[in-house]
Amino acid sequence: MSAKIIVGYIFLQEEIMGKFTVLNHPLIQHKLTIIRKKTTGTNEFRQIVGEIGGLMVYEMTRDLPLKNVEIETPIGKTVQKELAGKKLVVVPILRAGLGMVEGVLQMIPSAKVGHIGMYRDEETLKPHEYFFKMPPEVEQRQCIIVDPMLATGGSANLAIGALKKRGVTDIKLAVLVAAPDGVKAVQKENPDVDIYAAAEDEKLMSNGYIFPGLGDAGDRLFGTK
Ligand SMILES: O=P(O)(O)OC[C@H]1O[C@H](OP(=O)(O)OP(=O)(O)O)[C@H](O)[C@@H]1O
Ligand SMILES: O=c1cc[nH]c(=O)[nH]1
Ligand SMILES: [Mg+2]
Repeated sequence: MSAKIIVGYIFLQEEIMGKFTVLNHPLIQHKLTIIRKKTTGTNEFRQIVGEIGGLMVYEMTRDLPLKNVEIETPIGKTVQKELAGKKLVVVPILRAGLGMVEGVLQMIPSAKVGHIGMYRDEETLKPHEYFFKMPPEVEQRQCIIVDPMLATGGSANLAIGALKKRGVTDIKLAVLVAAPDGVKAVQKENPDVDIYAAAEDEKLMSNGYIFPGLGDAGDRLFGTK
């Protein structure tokens, strides 16, 4: 294969696979280490999951389009920037995704919130949808799905599919900890969805937990175990 064909092939692969970005800002990494510790209690865990959610969305929205607007300050008229383009919807996958919402809304207070309820069967690891509620005209908005854990990728793919069925075309996924299997599964089934993570961990264990991970995110957030 000539170099040109190889480069073309890699480019094509990247396009087909979708984009995966690890947001390794030092503040994000530091906070993630705190919530990984088994000694971190519910209160601190919940607060920091929200904080990381906010920092991640701050990084993810760097490329939001701006437009010029004429305004008047107390001193006089001026042309300044404001956000243009699609409005955002934050979509937590219940339960654990709820932990990231507050932090995201601190960055984007005008964002709407849609909810998708999903749980993983502990035996089969297959996800089951039990709730779906979106704001009106969701298909005209950009949806940012938030969930702390991307393990097999089953829940994320089901959530993305549920949004696409309702006509949503602009979707991003933000997770705290991603397993390589989950990243691959979403890239394969939904190559148009960009994935952002605070970390990509070593592996997915046979019981469905991510190693080293942070344990069961939902249970740690809500104190249910
Ligand atoms: O990538 P997957 O293999 O689908 O696993 C990831 C899912 O598992 C967890 O939810 P869980 O089913 O524990 O529900 P919970 O948030 O109510 O605890 C997590 O919050 C994800 O939604
Ligand atoms: O490690 C994992 C995997 C899935 N869900 C969690 O909460 N933790
Ligand atoms: Mg759980």
